[in-house]
Amino acid sequence: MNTWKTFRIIYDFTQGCRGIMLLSILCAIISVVGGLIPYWGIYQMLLLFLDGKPTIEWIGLWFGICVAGYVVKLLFYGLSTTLSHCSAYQTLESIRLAMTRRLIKAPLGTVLGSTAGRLKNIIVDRVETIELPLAHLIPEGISNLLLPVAVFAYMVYLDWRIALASIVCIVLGGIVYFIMMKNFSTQYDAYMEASNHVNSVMVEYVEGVEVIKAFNQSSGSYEKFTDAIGSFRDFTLDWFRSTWKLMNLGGALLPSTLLGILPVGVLLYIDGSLTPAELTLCMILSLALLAPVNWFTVAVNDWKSIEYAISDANELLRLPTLPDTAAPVNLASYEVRLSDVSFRYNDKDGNVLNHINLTLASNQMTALVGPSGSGKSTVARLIARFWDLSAGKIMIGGIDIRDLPLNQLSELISFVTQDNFLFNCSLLENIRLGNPKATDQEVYAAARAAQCDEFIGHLEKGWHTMAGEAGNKLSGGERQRIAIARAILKNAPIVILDEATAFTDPENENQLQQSIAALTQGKTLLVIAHRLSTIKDADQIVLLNGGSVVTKGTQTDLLEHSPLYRKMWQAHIGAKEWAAGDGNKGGNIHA
Ligand SMILES: Nc1ncnc2c1ncn2[C@@H]1O[C@H](COP(=O)(O)OP(=O)(O)OP(=O)(O)O)[C@@H](O)[C@H]1O
Repeated sequence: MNTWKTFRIIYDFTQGCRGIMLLSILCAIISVVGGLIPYWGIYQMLLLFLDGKPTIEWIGLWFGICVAGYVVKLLFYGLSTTLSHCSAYQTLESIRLAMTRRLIKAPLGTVLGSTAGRLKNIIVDRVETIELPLAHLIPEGISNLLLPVAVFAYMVYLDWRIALASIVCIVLGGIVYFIMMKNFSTQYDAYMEASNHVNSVMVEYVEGVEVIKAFNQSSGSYEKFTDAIGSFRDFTLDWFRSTWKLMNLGGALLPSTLLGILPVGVLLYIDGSLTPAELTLCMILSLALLAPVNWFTVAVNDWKSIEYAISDANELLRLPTLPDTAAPVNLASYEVRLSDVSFRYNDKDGNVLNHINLTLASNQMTALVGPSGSGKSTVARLIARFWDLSAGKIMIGGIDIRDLPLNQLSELISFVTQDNFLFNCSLLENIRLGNPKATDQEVYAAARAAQCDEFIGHLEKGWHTMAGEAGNKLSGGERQRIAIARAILKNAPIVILDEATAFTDPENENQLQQSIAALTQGKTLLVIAHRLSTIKDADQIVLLNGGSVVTKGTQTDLLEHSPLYRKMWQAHIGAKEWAAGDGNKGGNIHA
């Protein structure tokens, strides 16, 4: 991303607080003018001494003017940075809110496709780096640019030759830095890549620490971690070594303004072009150039990291969104119909669903079964419109789900999966998420129906236990029952259970089945389960394979007509008996 585009995007972000920013810039300019006054005052005092008329009154007056100028500089600098920080944080807030709004409107699949670490990095850390240009680079940059320009203009007014002499070393230092930075963009890209690699290895190491310990891989993984850090160190050192000579030369030349001013100034003084007071003033002013010039050398580096931040933020803010519609629709029924549905996640991998035709009748249970990767979860996600279809349509009560407002669709469907995320609030509030308007009594009733009350009662702080605190104490089955309680409270007419009982152990199975029965009564129910015994009584079982419907019917129909289903059922029964330690490996096909 080039500098102009970055500026343009930052400018767009500042909408809403441009007035404050302008005021901040104005204060920065007044601060620069105030900062020049002491130099002017010192010059006047010098004149008084050189003219031999340094009275206490005049010295006092000019000293007072110097102090006043300095106070104006400090005061307006403070005001400028206060205002720029206010506008910067206001802008960051609006960027972050825009990002979260965008995430909600983007296809859920796109959001789930990004790692939480990356999203957090962009929304929290990267956006924070935009604070630097907004709160510092713009107001300070303006004052740091104006001060040298004003000083240079004044020196030109005194004598153009002394003005040029004052910037000789700055120009030479600038040329050296320019040569040093000719590959800066490429090297900075490589630096960011190396830094991202270290980050991802670090995150992987921390997130996978349980597996690493369990499989005694600590030395191997640690090696990968130390290798990444080692190569990052080598990269940064190589980069430093390739630049340090020029960096030091530039760093030595840049602040040596006196090297230019002294010889030229003395010559101009000798030929009578400059008075001693003017020469002294030029030397003092040339020292005033140093801080801004140094500031610019640091700002170049900062600007590069800002370009990255803006580019990432911009990418997130431009995520494609699902087309939405505003007007809620009256539905005749909650029957879900998939009509000739095909879908691909991406062009590279091709279709994962092909021409699916399927009806989930109101008040009935439909089960989706099939080998791993056959497309079961994809069908479920498409009904909830996590993605839009590649072809065909999905209707609820005869209405295409793309014609339903996203809010209405979300109210129509309860989606329970095996990944039951608990927010870091109390268990009571976690269940209430299903219906934020529910009273405590309604939450307790849903939790009782989902068989949660018993285990919650055993926790020290009961309902008010924070999910984070309870996290390690809750089993997979208990977390699932909390998710089911949430869905019971939501009371949506369509319920999708995607491997919602996957974590159940035999002791919990009965309780979980009871909670599911409470959730699904009278609903349009779609169940995906590998454990076929849990769906054997479904009104309709749909067998998927390779993204296509192989057959549909009841368990009896499928056992009779489908060799694939028979094989899956036998494997399931065999596994159950094996788990139960039953010696009869043959099993009863109608168990
Ligand atoms: N986010 C994704 N991006 C790209 N491909 C995906 C994505 N999610 C799933 N797939 C692919 O789509 C196909 C169907 O996956 P899906 O999860 O729907 O199968 P499934 O039948 O539910 O599998 P399982 O029983 O193992 O959960 C698989 O080949 C899978 O690799």
